[in-house]
Amino acid sequence: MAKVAVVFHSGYGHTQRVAQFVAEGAGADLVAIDADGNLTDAQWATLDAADAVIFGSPTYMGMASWQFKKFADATSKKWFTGAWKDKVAGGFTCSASPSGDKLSTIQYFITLAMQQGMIWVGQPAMNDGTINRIGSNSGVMAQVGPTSPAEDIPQGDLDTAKAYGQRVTEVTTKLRG
Ligand SMILES: Cc1cc2nc3c(=O)[nH]c(=O)nc-3n(C[C@H](O)[C@H](O)[C@H](O)COP(=O)(O)O)c2cc1C
Repeated sequence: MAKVAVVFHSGYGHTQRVAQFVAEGAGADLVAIDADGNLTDAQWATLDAADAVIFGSPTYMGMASWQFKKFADATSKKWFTGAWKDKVAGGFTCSASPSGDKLSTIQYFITLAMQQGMIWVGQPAMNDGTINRIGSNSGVMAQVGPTSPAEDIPQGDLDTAKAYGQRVTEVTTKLRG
């Protein structure tokens, strides 16, 4: 069975809810970056042991949160040794506006994955108005208004997240042979 981890930051719980659905679909461990942008040694060990790592962050000012970026900078230690080379990678983000520049966040995840020599999995589900309603094929995008609680994230966005997690695990299992 492929080992998958979802590493994410969430300031106010919205991205955390999306992360929970990605993890459920993937059968993944959830690894939460704390409010200072840090992981414990045990959390790093979970990522090191994973065959696939899925990145998640809210979009803040058109980019991943600074806490996620601090985590990303800390992965430079993995880059030095090639420790994450050939792991499968994926990503998701949540923001308040319909666009909100979420693509910048996903594209940053892709760049991070490429720097680490990882293998990116896109989001192939068609936009049917509910599933993949935002129409992102680069990764999962969820959206809910700025004053809405995480419980108001549309079910279609959460179903998209769950299906994406499942796909990452399926692709990882195929690659592992
Ligand atoms: C500092 C800050 C910057 C934000 N920038 C954006 C943005 O660029 N685009 C957008 O659509 N929403 C933006 N938002 C709204 C958040 O992306 C949105 O509320 C998201 O669901 C928060 O996720 P979280 O609860 O996991 O932190 C911003 C919110 C904060 C606090």
